[in-house]
Amino acid sequence: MSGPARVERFPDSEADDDVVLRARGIEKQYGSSCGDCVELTGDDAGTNQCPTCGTIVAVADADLELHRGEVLGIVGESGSGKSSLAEILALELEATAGTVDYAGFEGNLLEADYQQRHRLRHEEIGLVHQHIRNGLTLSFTGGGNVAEKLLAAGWRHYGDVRERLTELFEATEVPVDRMDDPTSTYSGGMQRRVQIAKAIANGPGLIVLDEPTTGLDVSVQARVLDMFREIQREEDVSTIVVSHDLGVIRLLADRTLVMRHGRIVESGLTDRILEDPHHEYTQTLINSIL
Ligand SMILES: Nc1ncnc2c1ncn2[C@@H]1O[C@H](COP(=O)(O)OP(=O)(O)OP(=O)(O)O)[C@@H](O)[C@H]1O
Repeated sequence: MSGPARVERFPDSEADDDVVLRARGIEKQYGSSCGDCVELTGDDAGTNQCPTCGTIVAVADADLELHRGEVLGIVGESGSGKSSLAEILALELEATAGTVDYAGFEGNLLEADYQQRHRLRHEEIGLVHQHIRNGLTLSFTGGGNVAEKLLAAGWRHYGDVRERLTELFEATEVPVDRMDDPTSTYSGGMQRRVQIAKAIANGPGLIVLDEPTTGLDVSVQARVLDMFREIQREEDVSTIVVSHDLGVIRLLADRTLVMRHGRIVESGLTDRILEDPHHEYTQTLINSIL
């Protein structure tokens, strides 16, 4: 198999070169902003909407670190800012403020220019969208959807592309003999697997999974999560997983951030958070599933 050469992801060997991504002060506002919006919103204020000007502060003051091979969970109720934060880190959404250091990238990742973003999104960062329609073109074949990503990263030889597609379909347990069928004819679970195949196609350093079980039956959910966990371990890829479902977080995440009203209100090892939640909101969240 001959794909394009991989970029060296860890050129430095400093003490904390285990950190793949370090984000500081990530902020996303929707609205005209009166200048006081961050101060007037958040956990203490009990809202993410500025009472003065109505601006939504989807995320503010968000700091996080992601280590090599680690799975970081982001959990919280609907509207708490999980997807906004994850999409910013996956370069799908522009932040209002913040810096992201990413191993192997010079400068603030959030200030990457168009070409850099294009390369990063195709080769370095794999996003599995919450809504399948945002991640796949359903009229294309399953193979076509994944091949798009390979072609964008410079794969040209037809035989190599087919070989890589076969590998990816096998890894994600999508029947290889359905590769040339339109993705619209796949089951929900298969579509999610094709999205995962697409996300891992070019051996990314970072995968962002946004609500990976949305729209799937419980039995299918478990199989997709198991499959992902196996791939994640094998590839040792750093992963951010967003879910409102603590069951998903418990299964996948080594460490977890809890979000509420656009702020990270608690963070720590997932086991610690589940067994000994410090924040009142986390306690409520955990009690609700017990
Ligand atoms: N395009 C937009 N315009 C205005 N407000 C938006 C926009 N997108 C998101 N928001 C708001 O930003 C806040 C955070 O939304 P976000 O989707 O990040 O939350 P979430 O925790 O992922 O929610 P869910 O679990 O429902 O997907 C919400 O109040 C949402 O209404």
